[in-house]
Amino acid sequence: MATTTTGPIQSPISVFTDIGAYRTWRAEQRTAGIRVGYVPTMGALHAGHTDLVRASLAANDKTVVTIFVNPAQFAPHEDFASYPRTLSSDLATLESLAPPESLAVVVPQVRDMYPSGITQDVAQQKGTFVSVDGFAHQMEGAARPTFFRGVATVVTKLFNLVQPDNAYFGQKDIQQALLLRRMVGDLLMTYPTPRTLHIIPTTRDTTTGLALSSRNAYLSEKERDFAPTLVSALRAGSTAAAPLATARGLVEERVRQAEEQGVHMRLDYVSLNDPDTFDSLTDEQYAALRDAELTDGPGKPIIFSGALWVGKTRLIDNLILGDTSSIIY
Ligand SMILES: Nc1ncnc2c1ncn2[C@@H]1O[C@H](COP(=O)(O)OP(=O)(O)OP(=O)(O)O)[C@@H](O)[C@H]1O
Ligand SMILES: CC(C)(CO)[C@@H](O)C(=O)[O-]
Ligand code: BAL
Repeated sequence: MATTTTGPIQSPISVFTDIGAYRTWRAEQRTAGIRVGYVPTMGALHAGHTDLVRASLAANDKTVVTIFVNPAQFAPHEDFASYPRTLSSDLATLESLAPPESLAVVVPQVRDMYPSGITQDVAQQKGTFVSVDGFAHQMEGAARPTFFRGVATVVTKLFNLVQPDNAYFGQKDIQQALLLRRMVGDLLMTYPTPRTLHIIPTTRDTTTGLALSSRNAYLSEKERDFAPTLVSALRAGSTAAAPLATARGLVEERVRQAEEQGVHMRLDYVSLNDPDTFDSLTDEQYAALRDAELTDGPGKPIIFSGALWVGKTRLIDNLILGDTSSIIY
């Protein structure tokens, strides 16, 4: 078996910074009939990531984790430069999960991922990019207009490189995961397919319900007290007749309380969306849908999501209202 460690990285896990060496390893796994699961990440690993890795370890012979902070998905004003980069502790985290031979880590270089070069100014970009038209402008796409183009592009490249039998994404980034499921279907990909691209429920702080996120590291101690506002509002809204009005009302109240403590919060959005089209629903449309279920039986699940600024940190979260089995698998 090829175990390749290049540069100063020290780990009992095979760490590939060279994509040619990874391709050789992957071909060997295929020849040996070894099933490979895949968890794409931007590093700064937390228990949300390790739950994805555990899901992959449980269903595959080996699990590949990529760590790549993708410049193309950050707008020029976003936090690409300051995004946490913690490779040594990420490797230690992975080493604690499973025997090293069941894991491989790929840390691609920007020049290999973007051979034509990359700038965060979309108008100046050269090379091949992937757009999932019609599904990238709602919800997160409204606030981050070039985000999903950057994600779809890098994940296409990563899938082509890693060639996973199964791939694992988190519900926390629900639009991302559903958009990628659509993309692999549209592009007739084999590794993975829409059935083998799995979405795993959001891992939360057990006390506050806050969704774990690498960006939580940006929060000050005081901001941490208010960070669970979004999930609390979504939870309250999820059982109310008018989810949007209920959630917005609760957030407004917490925004006022936070201001008194010197913490500036701002609601970006809360939204109800169809999981197939990402079309938004009003509270009235949602109520009509639920009324129809009384006679017609269960309808499709609805995504109840939001984004909240806590100081300079933008946090996102979502709940799926209704039967989740068509989404979470
Ligand atoms: N709390 C979580 N529960 C389940 N999956 C998660 C969680 N947080 C992140 N993920 C998933 O891990 C994968 C890698 O995400 P990423 O490395 O961007 O971490 P992140 O915590 O989402 O970072 P960020 O703070 O930038 O959003 C994605 O599929 C993402 O949805
Ligand atoms: C999927 C992903 C690794 C692409 O860079 C990133 O958007 C993430 O970590 O969610
Ligand atoms: N977790 C999604 C990656 C991003 O927000 O850039």
